Amino acid sequence: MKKIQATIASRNPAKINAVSAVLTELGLDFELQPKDTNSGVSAQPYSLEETRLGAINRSKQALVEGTDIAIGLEGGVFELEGVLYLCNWGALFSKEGELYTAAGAQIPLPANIAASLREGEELGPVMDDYAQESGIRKHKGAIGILTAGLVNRDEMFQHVVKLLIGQYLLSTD
Ligand SMILES: O=P(O)(O)OP(=O)(O)OP(=O)(O)OC[C@H]1O[C@@H](n2cnc3c(O)ncnc32)[C@H](O)[C@@H]1O
Ligand SMILES: [Mg+2]
Repeated sequence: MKKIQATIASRNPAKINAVSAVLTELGLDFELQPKDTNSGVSAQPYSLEETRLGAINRSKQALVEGTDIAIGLEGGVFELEGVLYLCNWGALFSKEGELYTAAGAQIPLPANIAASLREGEELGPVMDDYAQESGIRKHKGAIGILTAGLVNRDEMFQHVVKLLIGQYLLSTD
């Protein structure tokens, strides 16, 4: 089988590692290139719609000459019955012009973190402050902190990537 040329629309290691781990686990022969993209939405997406759109915009931009599949992953938050939830979306855009989308884990944010976000702060720095660590968004993520390390951000994104690649492989069967 021909080597799959994949791009991931971010330089965040949590996202790069997630795609790399899934393609490796599937035993696929691949080359993965990180690509800087503009999500086209706010730095802190504030609804399911905006988070999903960020993932889609990233995947479309990451599909360059020679790419077979381009993956965009986006983290965001949304309000549900007075609770602010973390959400995660992914999109895969193929060279055939097909778009696949999928969502990942959603988990409520503690009230004090939610309050900072409602004031316009971004989750990344707010989480670092909360946990007294730095660069949380690049590894364990908010979800790692909020689950006592049971589910880290790259692992959570692996699930999203599987949902995307699974749909793609089904369509190319
Ligand atoms: O470099 P990029 O790919 O943009 O990676 P990012 O960490 O900024 O991730 P997103 O843009 O997808 O996430 C949107 C915002 O939410 C923050 N964020 C999302 N999920 C997070 C998580 O699990 N832990 C910490 N911050 C998170 C992130 O820092 C951004 O401010
Ligand atoms: Mg970002």
